[in-house]
Amino acid sequence: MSVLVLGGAGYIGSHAVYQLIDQMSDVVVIDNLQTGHREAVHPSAKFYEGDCRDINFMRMVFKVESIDSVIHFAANSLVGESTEVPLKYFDNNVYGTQVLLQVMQENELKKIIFSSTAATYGEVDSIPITEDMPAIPTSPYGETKLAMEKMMKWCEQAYGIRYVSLRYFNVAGARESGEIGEDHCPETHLVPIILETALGKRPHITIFGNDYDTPDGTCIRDYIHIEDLIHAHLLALDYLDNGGKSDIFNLGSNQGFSVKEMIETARNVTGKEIPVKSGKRRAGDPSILIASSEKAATILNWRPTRTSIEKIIEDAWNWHVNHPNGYNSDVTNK
Ligand SMILES: NC(=O)c1ccc[n+]([C@@H]2O[C@H](COP(=O)([O-])OP(=O)(O)OC[C@H]3O[C@@H](n4cnc5c(N)ncnc54)[C@H](O)[C@@H]3O)[C@@H](O)[C@H]2O)c1
Ligand SMILES: O=c1ccn([C@@H]2O[C@H](COP(=O)(O)OP(=O)(O)O[C@H]3O[C@H](CO)[C@H](O)[C@H](O)[C@H]3O)[C@@H](O)[C@H]2O)c(=O)[nH]1
Repeated sequence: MSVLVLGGAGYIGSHAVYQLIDQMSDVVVIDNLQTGHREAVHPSAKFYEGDCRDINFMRMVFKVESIDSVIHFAANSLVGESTEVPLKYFDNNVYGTQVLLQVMQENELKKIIFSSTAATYGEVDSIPITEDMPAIPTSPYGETKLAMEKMMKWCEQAYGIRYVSLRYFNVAGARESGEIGEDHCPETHLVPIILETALGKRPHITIFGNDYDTPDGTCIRDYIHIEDLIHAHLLALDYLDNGGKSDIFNLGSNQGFSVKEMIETARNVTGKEIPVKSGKRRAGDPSILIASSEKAATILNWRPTRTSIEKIIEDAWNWHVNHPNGYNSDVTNK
């Protein structure tokens, strides 16, 4: 029996595929490569290029493969873009999940792990954020993720499909052994942008706002190492295999770092200057997001172990130095 990794050519999905194969699972990847990279897919995984909104394609894969459980990463996930083209987000994220659940129901598949986000919470009144706080998204992106969680809740009631929804905070870093890393186009995430500046690919990094109500005026986020994040998915699969009930868990490291602290740490790790400019606030950015991951610790027995920000930046830097043009320069993988 195989695990289906939907979106397994993307940043987070590709790291899940590597860890699943490390633990000897059979893996089937579906990805339409809209933001993913064929080169990021582990050579031992079975790869189908296609769109999860295409129900005939999905039915074909489910017919050919013996799929036991699904990890669902496929989505559009840029907060800013989602405010400009919300229907693109509802179409790909919500409709894509609807088709997936339809095909799961037709094939009597009962287990799904789902990529959710801290963006489901919106502005919060207190830190750290716990799962029982109100979820009032401030972007269409967050709204689609909340809608997908609700869709799964009703599908559990009607069809018995159990789910674990993992609300990620800020995911960063790269596989420790260096084969894969983060390569988005266009890149919007802080850590790769800092490191592209260190490599000289960008003249400077712009800090989006230095007048927030934080100690140094820049936004504070909770960064979680990709390897720790993926480990939670494996534990969540075990949890469902052992009869665990559907639930929602935050995944973060329970500590916050400001944009300035991230840049300073990257200067130390890389030994590069990393020029900085001050810019305006970016629309939709909350000042502070820090997770409580106590629930994942208690129920899934998940505890992140790579919690130093140096370690996260070191592993990301290792990949960037060896792949200065992302997957495009990766001749060894082609
Ligand atoms: N990166 C983060 O910090 C972060 C934080 C919270 C949640 N998430 C969620 O984690 C998931 C993965 O994020 P990522 O950073 O790896 O993004 P990504 O864009 O690198 O990966 C998404 C993958 O899904 C594929 N895909 C998208 N739509 C598809 C479709 N209709 N059919 C088939 N394949 C499709 C893309 O080609 C890509 O390979 C997303 O659901 C995202 O919302 C990410
Ligand atoms: O060039 C840049 C890029 C980012 N930032 C700042 O760095 C922080 C982190 O920004 P990212 O874009 O890396 O991450 P976000 O916090 O905006 O969002 C990420 O984490 C969220 C959950 O916390 C969502 O899940 C979302 O999908 C995911 O991209 C923010 O304060 C942002 O304003 C800059 O100052 N300059």
